[in-house]
Amino acid sequence: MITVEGLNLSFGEAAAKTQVLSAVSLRVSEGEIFGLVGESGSGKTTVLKCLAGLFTHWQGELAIAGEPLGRRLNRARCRRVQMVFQDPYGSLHPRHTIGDILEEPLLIHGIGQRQARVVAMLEKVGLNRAWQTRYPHQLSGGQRQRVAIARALILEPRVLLLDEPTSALDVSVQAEILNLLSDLQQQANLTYLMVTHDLGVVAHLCHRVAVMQQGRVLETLDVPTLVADRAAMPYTRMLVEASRHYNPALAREV
Ligand SMILES: Nc1ncnc2c1ncn2[C@@H]1O[C@H](COP(=O)(O)OP(=O)(O)OP(=O)(O)O)[C@@H](O)[C@H]1O
Repeated sequence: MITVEGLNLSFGEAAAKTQVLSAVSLRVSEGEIFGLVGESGSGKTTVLKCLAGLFTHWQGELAIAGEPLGRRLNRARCRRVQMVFQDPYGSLHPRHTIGDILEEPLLIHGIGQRQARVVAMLEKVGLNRAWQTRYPHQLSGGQRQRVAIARALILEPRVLLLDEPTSALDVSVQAEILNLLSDLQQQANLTYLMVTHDLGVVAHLCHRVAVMQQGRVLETLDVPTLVADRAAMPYTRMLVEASRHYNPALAREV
C-alpha cells in the first residue's frame, strides 16, 4: 500500500548541507500498522512529511497503492493519504468551531451531505453532534486529538500517517486514543505508518516496525521479534532495553 524506495532528502547547501534521509526504503501492506522508531533526529517525521507532501525536495520513489506520488500536494493525494500530528493543541484552528474544522475538507473537495458526514465522523471518534459548535480551546487534549483524527479521516483516505499521536497526551488518555486508532483501522482496513518513541505503543498497535538511525533504515522486523528481544541489530536491542527503563513521569520532570 505504501512504497518508499531510495528516499533521499537534505537541507542546506554546500558546507551547510545536512543529509537527513539516505536511501530509505519501506513497504507497508494494505491494512498493516507499521511503526517507525529510532532516536530523536533520525528522520522519522521527515519520512512522513515527504509522503504527506509537506516536503517536496526529496529524491527517490514514493507510491500509494502502486500510484506514484508527485512532489506537490493535490486533491487526489489528500483523499488517499492524511497525516495526524503530535500536538492536537497546535493542529486545530483556534477560531474555527469543530463543525467548521470537519466541514472544510468536504467543502474544498466539493463533497455533498456534509452535515450528515460530519455528524457520522464525530460519532466514529467517540464524540457526537453537540461538539460541532464548540471551539478547540473548550476541549481536552484527548478530545482535540479525536477531532484531529476525525478531520484526517473525513475524506476517507486509505492511509493515515501518524506522528506520535499520543505523546502529547496524559498517560490516562493515551490508551483511549490508541484503542480508538485500533478500532478505526479495523473498521475500514486502513493502513497506518506511525512514528513513535514508545515501544509500548509499538507492542500494543503495530504489526511491523522499521528502526531508523541517522537517516537510514537500520532494520525492519515484526513486532513479536522486537518484543522477544530477537532483533538482529545491537542498536535495536539497545533501544528495547532502554525503553524497559523508560519512565514517562521522570522524562516529563527532566
Ligand atoms: N525544515 C527543516 N530544516 C532543516 N533541518 C530540518 C528540517 N526539518 C527537519 N530537519 C532536521 O532533520 C533531521 C530529522 O528530523 P526529524 O524530525 O525527521 O527526526 P525524528 O526522527 O522525527 O526526530 P524526533 O523523534 O525528535 O521527532 C533533524 O536533524 C532535524 O533537525
